[in-house]
Amino acid sequence: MNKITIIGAGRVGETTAQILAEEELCREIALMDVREGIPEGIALDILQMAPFFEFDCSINGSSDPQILRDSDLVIVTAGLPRKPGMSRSDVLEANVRIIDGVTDQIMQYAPDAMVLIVSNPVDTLTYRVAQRTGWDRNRIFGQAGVLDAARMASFIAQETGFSALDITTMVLGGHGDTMVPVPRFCTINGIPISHFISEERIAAIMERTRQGGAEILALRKNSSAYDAPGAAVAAMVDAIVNNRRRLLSCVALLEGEYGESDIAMGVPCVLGERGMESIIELDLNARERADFDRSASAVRADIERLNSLSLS
Ligand SMILES: NC(=O)C1=CN([C@@H]2O[C@H](COP(=O)(O)OP(=O)(O)OC[C@H]3O[C@@H](n4cnc5c(N)ncnc54)[C@H](O)[C@@H]3O)[C@@H](O)[C@H]2O)C=CC1
Ligand SMILES: O=C([O-])CC(=O)C(=O)O
Repeated sequence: MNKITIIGAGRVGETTAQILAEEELCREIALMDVREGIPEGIALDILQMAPFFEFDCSINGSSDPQILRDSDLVIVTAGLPRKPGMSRSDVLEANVRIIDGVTDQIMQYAPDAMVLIVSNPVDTLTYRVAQRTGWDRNRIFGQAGVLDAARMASFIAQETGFSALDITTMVLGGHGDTMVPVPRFCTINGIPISHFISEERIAAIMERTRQGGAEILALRKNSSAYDAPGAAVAAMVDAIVNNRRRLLSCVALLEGEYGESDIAMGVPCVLGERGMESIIELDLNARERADFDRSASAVRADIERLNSLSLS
């Protein structure tokens, strides 16, 4: 991939840019932010890491949306993070206004790009970008489940003492309190986690996963998480850039899959050079299905709130 632009040079945007550079996932990284000077400063700072990490891609920053030109992929991290005590949905109204403006800039300057949404509430904003652009759904997707699955994997690693490298996890649904960790699809080197962890402890890990973002927010106080989120975004970029066709939980626009349409939420997807290439439909059992439906209802409530706002 030649050029990736990150819109929103805040904490998540900066961390993502750093990892993309360190891993040399493209030849050109651009950072865009409304705060003048900040994207330029961050770009310079990261560039000066090059001798240590041995990368030679270019990194530039600007407040001018023209920096979007020729982007193959645009990552959207612009918008307010929630504060302690808030849900991600509480920043919907503020962030949809930001995302609408950003979407228009992408359509104007990078009409052929793929778009990866990170800003919260990520399911509803991914839906909004898909609606506003009208682009094919393979080009518009969001990050949630990769991070939530990594959180769950790290909790399982702590619980069992096994390496996180051997742990595979799956988290579906909306990126909120109703997200759906699916222990039936969680294994340690192919062995179901129920072989190692009691039902009661699995339930506790599922709940800690659902509250994973809030736990960090409560501890960091002035900031929500950004280190693991940046790494999660970079893992998705790596899958696309290297056409790995990885099976990852991504926020995707549903067109009948899982019995849902006119909604975006976390489902297992194939991620490759064409972006969100396909959705894998799993046979959920009754309990998983009920949890998935409950999560869909929560996302739908946000979409309804979005539709009731007077937006241009
Ligand atoms: N999907 C996920 O898993 C995660 C999502 N997030 C979300 O990502 C977003 C960013 O979080 P942070 O980086 O911590 O926030 P931050 O406040 O550090 O950064 C946000 C940046 O967006 C910029 N911005 C605002 N309006 C803009 C516009 N119109 N154009 C360009 N830039 C604009 C701000 O100036 C700021 O630099 C939040 O909505 C947060 O909730 C954060 C972590 C994980
Ligand atoms: O908790 C938040 O608001 C940020 C986020 O989405 C996460 O870290 O999962």
